[in-house]
Amino acid sequence: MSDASYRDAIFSTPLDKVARFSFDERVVACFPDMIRRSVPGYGQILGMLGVIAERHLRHGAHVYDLGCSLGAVGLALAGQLPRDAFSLTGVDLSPAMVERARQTLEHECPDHAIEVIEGDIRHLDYRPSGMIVLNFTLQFLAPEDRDGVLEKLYQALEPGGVLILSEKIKAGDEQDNAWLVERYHDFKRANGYSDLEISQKRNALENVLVPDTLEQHHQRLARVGFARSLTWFQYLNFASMVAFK
Ligand SMILES: C[S@@+](CC[C@H](N)C(=O)[O-])C[C@H]1O[C@@H](n2cnc3c(N)ncnc32)[C@H](O)[C@@H]1O
Ligand SMILES: O=C(O)C(=O)C[C@]1(C(=O)O)C=C[C@@H](O)C=C1
Repeated sequence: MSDASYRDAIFSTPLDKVARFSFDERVVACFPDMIRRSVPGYGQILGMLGVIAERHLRHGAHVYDLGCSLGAVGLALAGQLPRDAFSLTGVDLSPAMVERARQTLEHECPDHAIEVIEGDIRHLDYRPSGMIVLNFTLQFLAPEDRDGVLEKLYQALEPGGVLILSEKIKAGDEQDNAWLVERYHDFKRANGYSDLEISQKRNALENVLVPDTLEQHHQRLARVGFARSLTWFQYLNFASMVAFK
């Protein structure tokens, strides 16, 4: 992303009371740095979206990027696919994210048909689409809301359409999960985060980001109608799945 982004230092000083994590202006200002240093494989996942779209997206079809933040999915697709290959709607609940995403996309890919709307993906009227991307977004919805959203997305997808679901996950086995979480914290340390930053962010995300297991995800995808889903990427406790209608 070409826009100015600050280094993430949000949790670097001791806080009396760690507030719940939210996608406010402070997070927006450092988000590209935060997500690249916090999500293992983030860049690789984005890089594959265009490859998957080239294989599965009908020419000219519509794409949704749900929980688009600063529009990274739209940027990645626009960087790999010609202007007339797709139109895209990015949706985000955070006004600060939406404002910055619009600026960035207008500046970076003015010729692509990409719009960004402020909205809640739980209550949107979806139009027929060839591809729907949830890149680290479903994890922020209350668990009881997840089936309902995915049902709507299944209905919105055209036959042959694909859903991409990237998530922070937990392992079903407690010991395996502990190992993944410990190595994830090592990953963060290697990317310059201190123990204080790691533990304060962990507290801020408690009950805000609630991970499911891969099994829970695939069961949910099957429950809402997807005939086939598979995990195409995993790096520590972060994974990306694809589901086919
Ligand atoms: C981790 S970020 C997504 C990162 C982004 N997809 C990317 O690839 O760079 C999660 C985003 O989901 C948004 N979000 C959370 N709940 C939402 C909801 N119910 N409706 C729309 N957006 C939501 C947040 O505002 C945040 O920007
Ligand atoms: O930092 C963490 O612990 C994370 O889980 C990373 C994570 C995410 O997975 O969405 C959490 C919040 C920010 O949106 C960026 C990345």
